[in-house]
Amino acid sequence: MKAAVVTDFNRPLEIQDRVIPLPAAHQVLVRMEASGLCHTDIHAAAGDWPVRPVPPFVPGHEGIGIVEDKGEGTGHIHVGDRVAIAWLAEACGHCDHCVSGWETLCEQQRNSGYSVDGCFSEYAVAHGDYVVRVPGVIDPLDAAPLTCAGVTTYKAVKVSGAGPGKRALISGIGGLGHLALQYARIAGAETVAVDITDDKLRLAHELGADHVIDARTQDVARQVRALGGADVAISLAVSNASLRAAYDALRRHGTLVLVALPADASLELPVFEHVLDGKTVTGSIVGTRQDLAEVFRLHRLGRTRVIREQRRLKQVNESIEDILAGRVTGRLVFDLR
Ligand SMILES: NC(=O)c1ccc[n+]([C@@H]2O[C@H](COP(=O)([O-])OP(=O)(O)OC[C@H]3O[C@@H](n4cnc5c(N)ncnc54)[C@H](O)[C@@H]3O)[C@@H](O)[C@H]2O)c1
Ligand SMILES: [Zn+2]
Ligand SMILES: [Zn+2]
Repeated sequence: MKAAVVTDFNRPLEIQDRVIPLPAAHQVLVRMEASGLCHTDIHAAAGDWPVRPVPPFVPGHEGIGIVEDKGEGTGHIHVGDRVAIAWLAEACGHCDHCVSGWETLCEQQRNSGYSVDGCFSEYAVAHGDYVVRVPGVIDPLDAAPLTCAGVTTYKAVKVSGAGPGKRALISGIGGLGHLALQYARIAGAETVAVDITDDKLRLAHELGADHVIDARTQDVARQVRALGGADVAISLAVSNASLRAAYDALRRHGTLVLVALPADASLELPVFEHVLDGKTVTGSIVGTRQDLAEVFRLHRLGRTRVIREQRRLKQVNESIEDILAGRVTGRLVFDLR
């Protein structure tokens, strides 16, 4: 099989021929159909986070494919099922986080395309308990972006408390942001979209954002405060400066949900203002298997639109360049069929 492999940080990925893996007990072998390119894969290939993956590794955690073989202990999955392989490759299943609906915080978790080989390949093995079934009517090229960009922002919107009567700032209308905007609207919030490229600002309008702000030319915090301030802000831009702007845009009692992970980012809190304004800053990491099932259900009902550009796996390096240069609108998805 062909796989795109990170052989060392900050080097182009190599397309290699690899042996198709055999599913061990509790594993399924998936013939990949589609795999989304998340900005996290770019961080992984650059090794720019405090916890680094160990090369050589195969990135990719928005993998959709068909189960072709399976090991023992996978009775609930059948050969021929279409499944999603997400960031949470597996968790321990018995710690307090796992048993209380917070498996995404399990300290024993392994992550697809980071600590275990991911989905930038024609086949992948995955833990049968952690793949999520994809409803048959969903196009695999749409299902891929939902598997990280979708579930992560769906969860972040839940965590934020966005709802009717609330004003939600979505900072960054990229792969994640274009879906966050839709989930915030589904939740009933008034939405403010922010980005720095014309295409993404246009997309925000098209997707029904109530207000659109160009961070290149406008003072985001001032503009949002002029509207009355944000009750919730969801930070999805790979930009350190955007974190400050999102925090400063909050109104009293507002909540900032940190999702994007720019390298070396930090946010210094002005304690006096933070206390007197009763603000909250929280983090949100992907979503559970149940959240992903809900995301697929919403999509099947026609409530969300996945904006995507499809390419071949051999275009992986130019694809990364294009994302970094802001030339991809929505999500870039590799068609692996
Ligand atoms: N917490 C999680 O669970 C989780 C999950 C997936 C991805 N992520 C992280 O989220 C981030 C975004 O991922 P993505 O795949 O959507 O990336 P992306 O590159 O598709 O989107 C980022 C967007 O931010 C915009 N942007 C850049 N600077 C900006 C600024 N100053 N103000 C407003 N917008 C700006 C870009 O134009 C782009 O549209 C990455 O750091 C990724 O690693 C986190
Ligand atoms: Zn991701
Ligand atoms: Zn656990």
